[in-house]
Amino acid sequence: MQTDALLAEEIRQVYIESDLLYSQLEVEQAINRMAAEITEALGEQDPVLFCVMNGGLVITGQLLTRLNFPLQVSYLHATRYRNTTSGHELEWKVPPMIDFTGRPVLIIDDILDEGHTLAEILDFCRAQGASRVYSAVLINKLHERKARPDLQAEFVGLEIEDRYIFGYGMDYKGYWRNAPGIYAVKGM
Ligand SMILES: O=P(O)(O)OC[C@H]1O[C@H](OP(=O)(O)OP(=O)(O)O)[C@H](O)[C@@H]1O
Ligand SMILES: Nc1nc2[nH]cnc2c(=O)[nH]1
Repeated sequence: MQTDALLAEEIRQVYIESDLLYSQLEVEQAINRMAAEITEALGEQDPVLFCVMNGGLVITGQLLTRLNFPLQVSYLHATRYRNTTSGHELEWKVPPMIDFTGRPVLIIDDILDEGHTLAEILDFCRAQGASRVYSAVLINKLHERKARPDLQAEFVGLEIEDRYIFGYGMDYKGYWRNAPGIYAVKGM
C-alpha cells in the first residue's frame, strides 16, 4: 500500500514526465467538429444523451453547450478500470434513470479503448427499447484488441496510438481528469 505522500509525489511526477499528444486547442477543435456532426444527425430527433461517469464528465459538458437543439441528458455509471491502468469486468454502479423507450439514445464517453465498456452499454440500451443507439467518444485508441472487430463510435473526436493517456476526463490512478489536454504516461 502506497502512503499518501508517495502517491502525491508519483501523481505530480507523472504529469511532469508525460507527453502532450493533443493540446487544449486541438481538443476543442475536435469537439467543435463532433458537435456539428451530432447536430446534423440528431438535431431533429429528440434524443436522450447519457454521460458515462466518471470519464465522460468533461466531454459531455463540453459537447452540451455546443448542441443547440432539444434533448434530454442524464448519466449512467459503469467502470472497468476502477482507477487502475488495466481493465477488468464491467461493474454497473448506476443504470440509466431516464426512460428512453422508442427514442434515440446517444452514449457519451471519454475513450473507446478495447470497447468492452461501450459494447455492453450499447447492448443494454438496445435491450431496453431505444429506437436507435449512437455513441460519441472523444478518443479512439488504435490497436487490434477491440472487443468486437466492427465496434466503432459514430462520433469520434481524435485518435491516439496505443498508450495509456489522461486528461479531459481520463484519469491516472484517479487523478488528472482535469488536465487540459491529452497526455500519455511516460513508458506506458
Ligand atoms: O474501451 P474500454 O477498454 O472498455 O475502456 C474504456 C472505459 O474505461 C474508462 O472508464 P473506467 O472504467 O476507467 O472508469 P472511469 O470512467 O471512472 O475512469 C473510460 O472512461 C471508458 O468508460
Ligand atoms: N485514463 C484512461 N482510461 C482508460 N480506459 C481505457 N483506456 C484508458 C486510457 O488510456 N486512459
